[in-house]
Amino acid sequence: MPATLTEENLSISGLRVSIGGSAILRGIDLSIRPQSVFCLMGRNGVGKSTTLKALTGLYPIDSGKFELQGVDITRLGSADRARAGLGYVPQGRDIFPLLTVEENLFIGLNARGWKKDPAEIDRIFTLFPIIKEFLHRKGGMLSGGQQQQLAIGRALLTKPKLLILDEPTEGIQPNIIDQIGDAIKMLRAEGKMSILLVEQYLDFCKELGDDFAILERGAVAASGEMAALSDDIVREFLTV
Ligand SMILES: Nc1ncnc2c1ncn2[C@@H]1O[C@H](COP(=O)(O)OP(=O)(O)OP(=O)(O)O)[C@@H](O)[C@H]1O
Repeated sequence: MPATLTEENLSISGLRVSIGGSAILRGIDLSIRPQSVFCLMGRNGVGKSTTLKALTGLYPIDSGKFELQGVDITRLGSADRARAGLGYVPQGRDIFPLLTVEENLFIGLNARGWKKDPAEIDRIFTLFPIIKEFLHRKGGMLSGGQQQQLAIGRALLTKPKLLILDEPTEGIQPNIIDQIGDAIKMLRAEGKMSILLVEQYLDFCKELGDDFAILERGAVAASGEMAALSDDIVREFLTV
């Protein structure tokens, strides 16, 4: 299907998801601008990860529509959504502990029969030098932060139009959080993709995000440009 001209990288409209008969997402609308970093925020259990899993095709939806750069991807399976341009780094990162860093890095490409692009691989080594340095170590030997970098590198190799990160800073030491933040800034500056960041670390969102939406009980409670994220909104919807 040809892409239509659109001002959006991603649009989610009217997303409803139920799990075990309970309504978890109750009609979510989100719009992500091209070449932007969008932060999806909210307290524990409000539906952030469920939104990402519905978007990537891992959870079935009751209703709603996903458009990636004007192309309707709602009816595609997970693998075809990845092919269409969704690069997903799940919470917990899903690194295979007994495979080497190199095997982990290329597993997605190999499984899909996609070619390796040497320029892209070099770019990932530049973004995250630790991947190159530890290429022949087992994935399970890396620290949590290093695994996060590897998982982001793996997603980038698929050249996504939208890179989706679920809590990349969770349980990670500050210096690696800084490196991941720098990588996100560099990716945005390159202008090839937008980034959808689910994150509870407020300062990280404020520093990197162009726009935000806050979920509360499966619905969007507040949204706008990051500059408009006021202390009142933070107190009402984010402070625990
Ligand atoms: N597979 C599942 N089975 C049962 N309940 C689920 C499942 N996935 C999500 N839920 C429920 O849906 C709600 C939203 O969960 P979700 O993981 O999307 O929240 P979240 O905002 O990402 O929070 P967290 O920051 O804790 O990950 C929660 O009440 C959760 O218990």
